[in-house]
Amino acid sequence: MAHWGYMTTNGPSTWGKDFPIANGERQSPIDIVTTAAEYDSDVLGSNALSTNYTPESEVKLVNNGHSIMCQITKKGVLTGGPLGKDEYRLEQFHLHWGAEDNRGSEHTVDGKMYASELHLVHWNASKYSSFADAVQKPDGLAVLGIFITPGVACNQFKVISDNCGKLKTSGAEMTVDTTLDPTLLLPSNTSDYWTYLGSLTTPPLFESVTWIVFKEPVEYSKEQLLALRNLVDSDGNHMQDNYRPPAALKQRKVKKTFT
Ligand SMILES: NS(=O)(=O)c1ccc(C(=O)NCc2ccccc2F)cc1
Ligand SMILES: [Zn+2]
Repeated sequence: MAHWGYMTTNGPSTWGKDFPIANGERQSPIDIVTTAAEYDSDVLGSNALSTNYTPESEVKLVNNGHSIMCQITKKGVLTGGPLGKDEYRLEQFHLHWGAEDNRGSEHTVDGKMYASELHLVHWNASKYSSFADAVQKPDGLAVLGIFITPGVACNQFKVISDNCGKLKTSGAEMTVDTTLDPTLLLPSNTSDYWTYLGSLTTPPLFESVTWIVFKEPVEYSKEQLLALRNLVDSDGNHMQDNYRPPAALKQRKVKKTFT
């Protein structure tokens, strides 16, 4: 099986061959049609979404061939909102981006694409014993989606963007001796978001993700975005345009927490 990727020969339009769930009922990402999203006070209003992350004392970065990923070692908890009382444990975060600023995000808002999208990946530690156990369960994962737009530099992201040059090739890993507080990667407004039931956006595309996509984007500098585009993927090409286009909404409703 040719390894999946984002080129014409192994990209999103070919994934259905090896991963038939690619055409499933709850695939991600989606285009968020803001006028169709439903404000749902009871489910969402009752208990606000809350994050309780422990800052990492060192930063473990991996070029996994299709993104740059930061592995989380400290206890970080996401709960509330659509997650109810279940506590979801932060496992890793990674990004998707374009070759240019006009594209790169996976979710779109009324057809608008952002330059990049940051994903904080969590698994349901209230119900399952590990990420691998949770990853195939319908309520196994929760991913926070943060849109990235070009602007001022994000200081907390510097440890990643400043080290991309040392993670050029696929499989490269490094540990940076500096702290990182995942809370500081979030937008200032974490009350306004869209949420819906979806999937992993890369193979194996498991339909196990409660998506929470914040309305407010975060700014990264041009240099920080360029650093991502200089990474090299598992085929030795520049890691760029590593985003899946929106999938069909099918019989789903997108909820929103703001009017
Ligand atoms: N872009 S995203 O939707 O946020 C996303 C998040 C996590 C994964 C992942 O963990 N894949 C590897 C993997 C490991 C173990 C078991 C199954 C897996 F898919 C893939 C996509
Ligand atoms: Zn992702």
